[in-house]
Amino acid sequence: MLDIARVAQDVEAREFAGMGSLKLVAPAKVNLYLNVKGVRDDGYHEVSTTMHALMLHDVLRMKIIPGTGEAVKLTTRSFEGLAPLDVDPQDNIVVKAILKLAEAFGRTLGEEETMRVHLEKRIPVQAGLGGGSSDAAAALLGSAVLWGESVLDPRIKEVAAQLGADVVFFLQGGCALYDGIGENLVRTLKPMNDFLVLVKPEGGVSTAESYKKLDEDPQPITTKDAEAAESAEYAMSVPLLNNMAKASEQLNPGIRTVREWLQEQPGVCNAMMSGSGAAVFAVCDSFASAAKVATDAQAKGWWARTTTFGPFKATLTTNC
Ligand SMILES: C[C@@](CO)(OP(=O)(O)O)[C@H](O)COP(=O)(O)OP(=O)(O)OC[C@H]1O[C@@H](n2ccc(N)nc2=O)[C@H](O)[C@@H]1O
Ligand SMILES: Nc1ncnc2c1ncn2[C@@H]1O[C@H](COP(=O)(O)OP(=O)(O)O)[C@@H](O)[C@H]1O
Repeated sequence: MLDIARVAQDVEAREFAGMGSLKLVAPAKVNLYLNVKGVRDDGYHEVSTTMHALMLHDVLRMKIIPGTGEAVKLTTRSFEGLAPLDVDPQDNIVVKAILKLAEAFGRTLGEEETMRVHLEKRIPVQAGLGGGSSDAAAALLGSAVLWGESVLDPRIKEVAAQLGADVVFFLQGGCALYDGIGENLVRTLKPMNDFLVLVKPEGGVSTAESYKKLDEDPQPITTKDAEAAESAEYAMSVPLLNNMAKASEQLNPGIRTVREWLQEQPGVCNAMMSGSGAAVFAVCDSFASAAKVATDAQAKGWWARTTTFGPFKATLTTNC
């Protein structure tokens, strides 16, 4: 079975060999600080949040092929113990991103040209790690490059903000404080490079459901704590706070089990759920501690990975 998967993967990768193909990386994130406030008229919530990019990443391969009638032809493959992505191509945020940017740039896809994309998933879904949002940011950059546009074109950021609250962050990356619905950059912080472990219990959490649950029982963060988080200049000085944690733990009790287990493990400095969950991250004192915690978490049947914080963002790595 594994051999079959490897051969299939080679076939997909071979399709992108040679001139005119791009390889992009789409990093995951965690929220060091997430303060959800009131609801706006459009149903979105005002937030104040500090996000930090991680080394863990998805990979996108992109190229333009002669028109097949389809605007975008997307294939996906999941790696490292992740289930296949259960999202129809037309609902995949990568396809939505390309269609929206094509519209903004006045390009017609399908007849003369089709955007061919292969997405390799390593970031789990419904984890609060921003995988879909990061894939969308990478797809915007890749499309712009393939269409001969500048990656600094302001329409890219405008489209990013229309696709989802977190997409803009992945164009900036590193560590940064956002407000609005999460799309408005307040300022950047100096990133850290510590080791962490990501652990996800069985099942996920729908972001929309978690916001709804939080409305039933709001968990205000004190002004003092908010000020401490929002005035930090270094990622390492941001206090870990997330007022969605209770709502998400009610929706998926496995999150609490994972968090409490992580908090007891040797070498773990601090552990907290990321975003709306269901992944919990544990900042560790060394690579050895992080690796041991990840191995022990996997032995308990949870998805777990060791990774590092870093100055990463959605990035074009090679013209392959
Ligand atoms: C909670 C956070 C924290 O970073 O991340 P995740 O846990 O999803 O990674 C974000 O606010 C998620 O951002 P993102 O995942 O881009 O959300 P979107 O696709 O824009 O919205 C999904 C749904 O979440 C709700 N939503 C999202 C953002 C926001 N500020 N208020 C909301 O109420 C809305 O119900 C919306 O329909
Ligand atoms: N490229 C994609 N990768 C992951 N999820 C996607 C993608 N495109 C659409 N989705 C849908 O978007 C939802 C949210 O994306 P996800 O990566 O799970 O973000 P988060 O865990 O940060 O909330 C997924 O549950 C899935 O249904």
